[in-house]
Amino acid sequence: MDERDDRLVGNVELVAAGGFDALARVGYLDSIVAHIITNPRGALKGLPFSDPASPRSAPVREGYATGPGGARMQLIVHGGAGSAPDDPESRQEVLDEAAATGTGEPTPTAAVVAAIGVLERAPRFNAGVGGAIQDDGVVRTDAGIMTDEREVGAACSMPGVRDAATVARTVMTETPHVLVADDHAVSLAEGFGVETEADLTTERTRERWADLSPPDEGDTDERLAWVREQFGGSDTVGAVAVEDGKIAAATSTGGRWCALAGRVGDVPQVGSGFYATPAGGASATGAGEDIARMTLSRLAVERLEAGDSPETAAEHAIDELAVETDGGAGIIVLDDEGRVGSAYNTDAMQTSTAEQS
Ligand SMILES: NC(=O)C[C@H](N)C(=O)O
Repeated sequence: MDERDDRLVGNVELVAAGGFDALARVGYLDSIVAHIITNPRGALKGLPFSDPASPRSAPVREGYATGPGGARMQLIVHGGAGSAPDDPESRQEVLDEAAATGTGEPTPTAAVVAAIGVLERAPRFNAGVGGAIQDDGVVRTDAGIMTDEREVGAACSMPGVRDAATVARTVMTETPHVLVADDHAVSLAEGFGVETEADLTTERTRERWADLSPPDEGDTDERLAWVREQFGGSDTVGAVAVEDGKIAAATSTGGRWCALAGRVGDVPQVGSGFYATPAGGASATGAGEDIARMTLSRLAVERLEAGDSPETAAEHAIDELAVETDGGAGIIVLDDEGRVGSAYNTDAMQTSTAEQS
């Protein structure tokens, strides 16, 4: 830890030095505070993924978000809720870069796609390159995007497609649909010039896969028992942006490790992995089946519509999830005035915010 570290009661907040240096060079230093909150209690208990009994929210520091108004582009991004990473600083640098990249875009839609694009290219996150491998050894990507005008696009189960958020935006802007799946989504991506034959594995994921011994596909019972045992994982990415009251929210993922081939989680399901209305937007991460059962992102945005702050809305959504399911999850929320909130009931969730300078 260096002198920039900032200790909070019960939590540890880390500010990535490399990220700040890089951001200072491009003039974002004053507008960004990045943080990771770890959960010492969960860590001490050795909880593997979730502690549903105790939702926590990431504290918002002075100057962390932007003042009310939201006339300039403002973003919050997340890098997934789950166990505390062993390389938080380097992950934080990439999250900071993603948030800063988004602020240079002309619209909130372009901002969330650009921010997520940085994370889809970064091998350390479970989206695009570095995505989770399904039980047949293939990485398939999912993404969804929504704006305050109820424009929605999503694409799922796409092998070889790194830029899943771009494909989701293509579904939103170029088709009359809200969700396109599988080979058809890949063909659509190809038709719009998106690379579709990317190797989405990394050394890290190849090694992890090589250590596993999935049972023969012919034995369905045994295969499913293995999937239940192995299934899990974190590091999905998401972003919410606002400019002049216009909102976009998007999420992108490789899903979860060792899911059945073709499994699709919350991420491309509108209202679950992402949601936006004129009041604000949300992006979720974590146990996708539980997030989908709760339509978690819609739950949070509905609280904004009812007058809650983003922080309270995020906390409420995670509270509800903890009451109704035993899943671990996190959520980021941004309202139409540029106020941010986040909450999670896992050990950690890294986020970053940025405002156009
Ligand atoms: N790590 C994640 O956030 C996974 C994602 N929510 C899914 O279930 O596909």
